Amino acid sequence: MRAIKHVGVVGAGQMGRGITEVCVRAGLHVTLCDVTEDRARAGLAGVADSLLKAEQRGTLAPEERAHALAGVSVTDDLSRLGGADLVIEAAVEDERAKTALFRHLGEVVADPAAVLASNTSSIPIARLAAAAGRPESVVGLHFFNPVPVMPLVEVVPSLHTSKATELRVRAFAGEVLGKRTIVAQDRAGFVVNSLLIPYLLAAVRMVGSGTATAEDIDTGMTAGCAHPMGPLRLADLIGLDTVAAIGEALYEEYREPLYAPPPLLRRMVESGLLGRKSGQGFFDYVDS
Ligand SMILES: NC(=O)c1ccc[n+]([C@@H]2O[C@H](COP(=O)([O-])OP(=O)(O)OC[C@H]3O[C@@H](n4cnc5c(N)ncnc54)[C@H](O)[C@@H]3O)[C@@H](O)[C@H]2O)c1
Repeated sequence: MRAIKHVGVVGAGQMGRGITEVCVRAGLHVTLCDVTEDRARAGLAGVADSLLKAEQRGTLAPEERAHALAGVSVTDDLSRLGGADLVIEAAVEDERAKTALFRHLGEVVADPAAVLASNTSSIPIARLAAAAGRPESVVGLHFFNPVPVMPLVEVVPSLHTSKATELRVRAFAGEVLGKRTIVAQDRAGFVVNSLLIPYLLAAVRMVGSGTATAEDIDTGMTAGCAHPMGPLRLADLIGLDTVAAIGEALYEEYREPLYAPPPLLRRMVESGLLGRKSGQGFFDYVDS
């Protein structure tokens, strides 16, 4: 089986940018695809910005930055990913959109041994695998935000994923990208979100019921439990739309009320208050 050299990344949002950055810093070529060329270019600009900050911090040499940037090309045409050895889908957390994408990827990615991976936080890999029509080479590869900083990747084989695919992506994430991997079964939320999301939603419910302010809830968990970040800042960082979507998917899977997004979270998402990426969530990021 040939080495993974060319990676397709679908979705140039916060996760797609981070995944692109770690891949090009590992010397791979990345084709970054979004629904419009403008969005894909905005993704590339985000990667360039992050690489420049790494250089300014002294963690990346100028020639390494130039080399990494030269490794990215952008497109709005999914068929440009046809020659990829691995495609990592990091588009919006919407089952219909992802299913359509995997159907399309199953058609355009030429090498039958190429791996089609999803960064989904909650959608069953089995459904994406069925849409792609080559379930043995479809797997979950769940990165954490911000991708260049967070060491973990959850590897999620479906019931049809071949052992070869699972081992190949584990080796890729571990040895090529330098991440720590854990393997989780194909259940909504995998390991980390099944534990994390009910906690974040409980914090949102506390704000909604007036138990304490967002600031005090976060201080409670940072100063009282030594968490590096409080639950509401973390929800803002993940994106409130993404938190709500993961909660919906977990609720759909388990029917447990603790997973249901509370009304305050739904209203904030409907009002465009999405957290850090929109400039406002439980906290204000306009000047940061
Ligand atoms: N935000 C997190 O902390 C986090 C962590 C782990 C996994 N994830 C998962 O990663 C995925 C992306 O999350 P994000 O936070 O980067 O979202 P985001 O909203 O920042 O970016 C999503 C991007 O996907 C693009 N997109 C939508 N439909 C597309 C299509 N058909 N083809 C190509 N691009 C398309 C959008 O234009 C947008 O640029 C989701 O599945 C999410 O659940 C997110």
